[in-house]
Order: sequence, then C-alpha cells, then structure tokens
Amino acid sequence: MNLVLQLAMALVSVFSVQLLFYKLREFITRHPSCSGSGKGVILKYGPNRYPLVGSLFAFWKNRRRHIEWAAEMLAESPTQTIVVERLGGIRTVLTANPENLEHILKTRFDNYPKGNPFTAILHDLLGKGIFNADGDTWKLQRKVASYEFSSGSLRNFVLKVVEEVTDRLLPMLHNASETGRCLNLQDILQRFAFDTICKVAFGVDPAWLDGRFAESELAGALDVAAKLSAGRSAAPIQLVWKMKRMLNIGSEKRLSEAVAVVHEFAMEVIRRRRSQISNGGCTASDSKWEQSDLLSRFMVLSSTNSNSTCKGHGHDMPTDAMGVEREDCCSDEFLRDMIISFILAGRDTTSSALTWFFWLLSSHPHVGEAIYKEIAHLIAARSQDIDSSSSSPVLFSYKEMQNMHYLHASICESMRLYPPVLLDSKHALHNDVLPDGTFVGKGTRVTYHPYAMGRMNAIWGADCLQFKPERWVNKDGHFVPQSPFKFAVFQGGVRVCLGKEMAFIEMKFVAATVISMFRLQPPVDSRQRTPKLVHCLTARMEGGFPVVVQRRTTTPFPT
Ligand code: HEM
Repeated sequence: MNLVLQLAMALVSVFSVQLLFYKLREFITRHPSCSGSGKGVILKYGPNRYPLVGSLFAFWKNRRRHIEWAAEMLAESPTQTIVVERLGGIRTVLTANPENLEHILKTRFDNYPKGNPFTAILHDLLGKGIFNADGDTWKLQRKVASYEFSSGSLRNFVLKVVEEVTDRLLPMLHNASETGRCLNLQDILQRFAFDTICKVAFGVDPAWLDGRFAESELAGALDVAAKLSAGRSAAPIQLVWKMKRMLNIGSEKRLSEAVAVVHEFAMEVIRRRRSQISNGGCTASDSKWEQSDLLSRFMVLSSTNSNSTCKGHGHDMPTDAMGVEREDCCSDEFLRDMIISFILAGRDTTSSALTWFFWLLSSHPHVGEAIYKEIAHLIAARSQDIDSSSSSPVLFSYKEMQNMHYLHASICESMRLYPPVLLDSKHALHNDVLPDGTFVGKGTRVTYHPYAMGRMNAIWGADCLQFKPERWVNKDGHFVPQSPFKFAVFQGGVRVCLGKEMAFIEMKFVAATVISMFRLQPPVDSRQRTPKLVHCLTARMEGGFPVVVQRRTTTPFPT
C-alpha cells in the first residue's frame, strides 16, 4: 500500500514539473524569435485540437489503433504533417510528406540521428546494434555490413540458402493440402525468414539449436521482446514503463526475461564461432561462404593485432580510423547486439511483408493467377535459354527472378499498403525548418510514417486504398520503381535498408515457388474479415494468418 502511495505521489510531482516545462517549451517554440527561426510554422492538426490533458485521453483512447489514427490525421492535414504535443511526451512532428522525408533522411541527415529517446526504448533488446546506433558506432557497423551486402557472391549465396530453406517449407504445405489441416502462415514464414538470416548473416543453421534451445522458445522470446519494446514507444506516458522497469514488474519483467533468452542465444552463436576460429577455422561441413559471414568479419576485426587496418577475406577494413575503440566494437556484448539487430532486420520484416502479401492475394485471386502465368512463361522459355540447361538445382535462377516484373510489382504494392516497418523516428540535434514550413525545435522527435504514406490520396491518387500491382508497371509490363521518399518502405537516403536486395530475392523466391504449386485461402469463416494490424516493431497480423492449402492440379515445372 505504502509503495502504491509513493508511486502515486512520485507521479503527481513529476506531472507537475512536466506541466511547467511543457508550458515553457510551448512558449519558446511558438515564438520564433526565441527558437531561433524566423519562418517557423506550427501546424495545428490532429491531437492539437485537444486541450493539453485531452490529447492524453485521445492518445489513450486510440492506443490500440495509433497507427491507423495517425494515418487518418495525416490524411486530413494539407501538408501531410502534424505536430503532436501531449502531456508527458516529447513534442513530435509526424510527417508523410515526401519532401520532408528527403530532407530528414538525406539532405539534413546529419541533423536527424535516431537520438537518445529512441535508442533508450530499444536499448534493452538491441543495445548498440546497427538498428539502434548513431554516430561512429553506427558508421563502423554500416561499413562492415556494407562489404557483406555489396558483395556479388552474396546474391548467389542467398539464393542457395533460400532454396534450402524453401525445401523445408514445401513439405509442410504439401502435408496441409493432403490432410486439410489449417496452417498459421505467419508463423511458418517467420521461421523461414529466421533460418535464412541465421545462415546468411552468421553461417549458423538454427537446426543446430536443437538440444540447446527450443527454437519455439527463442521465437516466442523474440516475439515478446519485439512487442513489449514497441509498446514502450506507443505508451502515452513514457515515465510509466521506466518506473515499471526500475521496479522490475509487469510487462517490464516479462520483457527482461524475454531479452535474457534472446541474449543467451546470441552469446551461444558467438561462443560457437569463437571456438571454430580458435580451432583453426571452420569445420569441414562449413562452406567457404560461412567464413565470410558478417559475424566472422567482425570477429576477424577483433582478433587482428594491426592498429590501422584489418585484412580479412581479402578486404582492407578501416577499424580505428572510424574513431571507435577496438574494445567497444569487438566485445562479446557488441557482437551480441549486432547479431540481434540482424535477426530482427531479417526475420520480422520479410515475414511480415509475405504474410500481408499472401493475405491480399487471397482476396485478389486474379493477381495470383497473373503471377502464375508470368512464372509459367519464364519456365517455358527455359528450353530456349542455353544457360538454364545447366544442372543448377535452383528452382529459379537470379536472372529469372529479375524478370518477374509483375511479381515484383505485386510485392511492392502489398508493402505500400502494409509496410513491414510502419513508422520510424529521428530526433533533431538543432533547430530546423522542414520543406513544408514546419518548425522543428532542437530535441523534437520527427517521425515519418510509411503506413500513412501508402494510403495517401495526395501521393498515390484516388485509388490509393486499392491493391493494384498495375500501378508499378509500364506499358511493356516492366517494373517501374518509385522514389524512396514516396515509397519509404526501405527508408531512403543515408541509412537506406542494407538488406533490400536480399529481401527481394527471399520474398520473390518463396512467393514464386508457393504460387506455382499451391493456392492459399483463409478458412471459410474468416474470409470476409480484415485481420487486425498490430505494431510489434514490425507490422504483424493479430492472431496470425490461418490458411487452408490447396495443391494446384498442374505446375509450370517440367515433371
Ligand atoms: C521486406 C523486408 C525489409 C524491409 C521492409 C526493411 C526495411 C528497413 C527499414 C525501414 C530500415 C530503416 C530502419 C531504421 O533506421 O530505423 C531498414 C534498415 C536496415 N535493414 Fe532492412 N528491411 C527489410 C529486410 C531486411 C533484410 C532481409 C536485412 C538483412 C539482414 C535487412 C537489413 C537491414 C539493416 C542492416 C538495416 C540498418 C541500416 C542502417 O541503419 O544503416 N533488412 N530496413
């Protein structure tokens, strides 16, 4: 009882101080002469229609649909930008304006790091991993990871891994088509994406986990950690999760337990690789490529004695030149954080994109059939293609996948409506003014909103809510890309997603394989229902995506 009372008193006093600061800050930001900008415009949309405490209630009322709520308000704003000021929260500029995005992500990138308020939210889970880092720590990881992702041989390796992992997926679908059993496609795709990223980034097959970790336990821990971390950012009052964390109670207790499981997995991966390196390299069963995985590159960096460069796998990688302490960048903790960032980057994004893609196909069967025809056409053309007669075991070659224009368009169209990363935030280092005239004070959070952008009349036209892959192809049927600041699904500018090409290889390979063999439908009783979108760092479907699997009577593959 005493504790509850103390908690309540602490809350009241913090609220009073915050109220004072809030009023003061409001005064400063609304007087351009005080804030240092002569042109600043404060837009008065969305939650600003509510008085100070009212905005808190509105926030609370919409807490389970804050993504949709923000999208509605952004659509109402003539500049596609709103300013959110609420008690207990950082002043936030929310934007879906492509010019503003280019400004934040490219032109004035230096002024918009992720910032402490963002990194604090994800720190327990991601530590200083690339997703949660700024400055030199980020630069170093970006540089090393770029070597990996820009390498030509990565593409072939990804293709090989994806084919292997798809081979595990197909028997499940065959089995379900024969037994009539319903499958949770979201879970299966997540497992597929997890296996793929572990093999590509760390040279580890999660099948190796058996006996040490139950993969389901790890998957569960990752889900809980992602969901509760996202919950922190959506909390109307940030102080509440901070206090719960301090007291290790409720959701914060569950989060720390889940994080412990995830961390232990990452440490096990590191221990395994260290022992491989100390045993003189990879085991006989490991391929050459596994020595070049991202984790190995970082480890070579840590074990080199040179102070200036690290000569690993034929690359000269600047290390101390980055200004990052060797001990920092090569400690087990640092490697652990890097691993977790990559797991999240590779597991939840592609599986989210594919889940929503297959759901949209189930209500737009003509799109699925058009994709099938495209694949059948490419396979039929194989007999005339000299190269394809090679004995490659790959179901689809890279070249064939490049020619799947309609499939590419359909995946982009699906991500336009359901971007895996729904929103993303930066924090201004200095006062600034966005191209649409919105004043951004030092410390302001600037959030861009790919979900709102994908549903914006002003950007995509009156049919923006319709699923129409045709909007991405020209009259010759070729895919036409859009500006990354309009279609910001992979972010644009300096921190653009490093795994974009890998993601497309993965998604197109799985989609093409599944579509050429099966038709997937939700069970009859849920066909008319739109699944609920939940924000768990990525866009998930509440309750998963149950599907009934029907095998096609013919496939385009030669028998
Ligand atoms: C459909 C799939 C994917 C989508 C939509 C996507 C989207 C994004 C977005 C929006 C960001 C920026 C996040 C931020 O700065 O907060 C990002 C960054 C990143 N992505 Fe992806 N991603 C996808 C797949 C992948 C895959 C498969 C990988 C491979 C591991 C990957 C690796 C990364 C990395 C390393 C970054 C950090 C870049 C940096 O901060 O410099 N992504 N991605």
